[in-house]
Amino acid sequence: MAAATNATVKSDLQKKSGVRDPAAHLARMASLLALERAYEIDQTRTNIAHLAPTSLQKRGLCLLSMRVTATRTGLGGKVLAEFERDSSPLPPHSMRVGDVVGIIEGSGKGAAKKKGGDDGEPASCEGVLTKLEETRITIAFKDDNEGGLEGKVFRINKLANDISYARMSDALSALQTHVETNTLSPLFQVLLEGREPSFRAPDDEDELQMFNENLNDSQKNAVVFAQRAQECALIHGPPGTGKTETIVEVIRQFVKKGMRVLVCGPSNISVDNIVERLAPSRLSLIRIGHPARVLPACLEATLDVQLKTSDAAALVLDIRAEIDANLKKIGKTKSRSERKTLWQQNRDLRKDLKQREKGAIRALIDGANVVLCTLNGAGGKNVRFARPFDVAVIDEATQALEPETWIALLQAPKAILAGDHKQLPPTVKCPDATAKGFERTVFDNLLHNHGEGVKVLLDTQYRMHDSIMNWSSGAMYEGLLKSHDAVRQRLLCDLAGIQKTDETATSLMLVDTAGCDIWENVAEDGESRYNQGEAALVQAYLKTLLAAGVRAADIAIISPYNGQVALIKSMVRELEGGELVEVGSVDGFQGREKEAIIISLVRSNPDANVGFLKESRRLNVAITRAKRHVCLICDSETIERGDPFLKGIMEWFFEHGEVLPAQSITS
Ligand SMILES: Nc1ncnc2c1ncn2[C@@H]1O[C@H](COP(=O)(O)OP(=O)(O)OP(=O)(O)O)[C@@H](O)[C@H]1O
Repeated sequence: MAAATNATVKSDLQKKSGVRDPAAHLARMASLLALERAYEIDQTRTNIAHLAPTSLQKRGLCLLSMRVTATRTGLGGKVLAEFERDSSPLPPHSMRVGDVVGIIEGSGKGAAKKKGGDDGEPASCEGVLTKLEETRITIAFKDDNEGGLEGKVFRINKLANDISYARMSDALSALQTHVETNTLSPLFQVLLEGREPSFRAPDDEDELQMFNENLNDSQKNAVVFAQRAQECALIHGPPGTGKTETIVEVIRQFVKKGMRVLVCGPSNISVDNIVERLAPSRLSLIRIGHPARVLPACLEATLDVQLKTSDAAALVLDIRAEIDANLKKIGKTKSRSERKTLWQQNRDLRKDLKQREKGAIRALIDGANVVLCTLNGAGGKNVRFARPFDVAVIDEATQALEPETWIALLQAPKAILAGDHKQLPPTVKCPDATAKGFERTVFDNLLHNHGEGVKVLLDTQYRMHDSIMNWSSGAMYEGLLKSHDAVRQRLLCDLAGIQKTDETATSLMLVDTAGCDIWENVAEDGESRYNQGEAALVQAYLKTLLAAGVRAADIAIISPYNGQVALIKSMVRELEGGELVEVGSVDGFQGREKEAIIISLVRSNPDANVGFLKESRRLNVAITRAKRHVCLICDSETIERGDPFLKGIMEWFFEHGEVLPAQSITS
């Protein structure tokens, strides 16, 4: 009877909050995750299995004829191998530090088409790329490769990363089990079952003494809100409103209360941003993550570095030296049996090394008040089996996939999520999964299900000129934002060394190509677009800014279309000093800022077809990257007719900015 009553209450709650049946919701998430995974495997497999290694190399996914020139032992007993090819610079490639790679013995040149990879011959060995130099790359392997690597020739393939999918999938399974056994924590009852989030009543304790006295009222309010939340709270931080600054204070206040905090973000850079700002506070903190993926400035805080300097370090140093000495001997000896014995010795030594390091790692992680890692990193053994956490703080939560966020949320009974759902959502590669809503985040769901009461807004921005901010505030944030006095009226011409010109004395500039016969084109890949005429205007406008004294490093050019980014990159490189001007996609520029931003919108056609420019969050990100100046280069006729939101942008620029007809610009 009691169970029936509980069930009725639950279903009422679910109806009220619009939450679906949690089991069905999790099953749906699992199927979307599988779709995304299948899509990525398919892309990798298509690349790896259907292309000859030379074509793969041309696409930057493979490096051929790489010879191992040295091996040594790194932390965790990992084998670090250096690969070079005749000391000549590596060909252009898309591999980055932190990528998972597979090595396959043989040069690969002229190898059979299907050799190597997912459904061809398996990679000899998988590792993580830890260092990238002009002529050399270093890869970390878990164990010795039987027979050794030195002197042999390999090709190196970039691989899809399985671990992140496995961890998301594990998190979903763990939650399904909690649903089935009726053991969801109050936090997950809020997140999945529609239970209303609760907040402690304000009391004297909430008159918190802030560590950072410079926080503005909305930031202080957010800190107090986070302390009062019993299960969860959202901190909504529009562009430049000091989200990271606020999170740092939230964490310090939790620690002051004796709480143990897990801090996560979807990317390494989002975690390192917090590590950098938290480090001066001298909290006992530890950053978990492969040192290859961590910002150099944050290395001191990493587990690996702390492990080197801890008491346990001395215990493992001699074992490491012994392993390295054996490796040298293996390289020199001609006797097969001696080599075999040495390999066996090294295997035993590595086991011992791992065991000792395990104890030291546990002591370091359990001793820290604040543990920081990516959301995915929170699924590793080091976090899952650590001393329990009291709260999880997640930055950039609006850039994280739902199952990815669950990984970290499973580690604590309370969660604070910060982000801005009015900027771009997480990247989903599979179009089908996107269409089915895989971009929706935990932050979105909480807001949708529980309304504004679960959220606090940071309302003062420290980045943009007022007229840039006012467009964004009105179009995206219900007019609730304001500018801090220090930035409100800042123009380019107020910077030292910059002349006052029509361009530098305005914060908004529209270069209008309407009626100029400047049309868009479809790029070779059949998907992306470019606009040659706009690219020429970008170049001309850039020259004008540089001539007025604006530093190249203070300017960025962004476009929603990769085809246009590539075209502009090649044109800008030709300009003197142009290499210091950053050129990138809007999506790649989220989270960044520059004094001046030039945006090329590309679309210009008689049908007023504006494609994915309609996504208001993309234009919001583009325009709010600028501190003092935004120059929008576009065809106002196409843009205005294409979509009401875009029409609003045009109207704003016409009303509040300067307008320069494209004809008046000469390159
Ligand atoms: N209370 C404050 N007083 C003065 N400056 C501040 C304050 N809060 C934040 N700032 C400054 O504003 C800038 C943006 O802050 P922060 O990086 O924390 O913002 P964010 O919201 O995380 O940024 P993003 O829009 O990139 O997500 C920084 O230069 C920071 O020092």
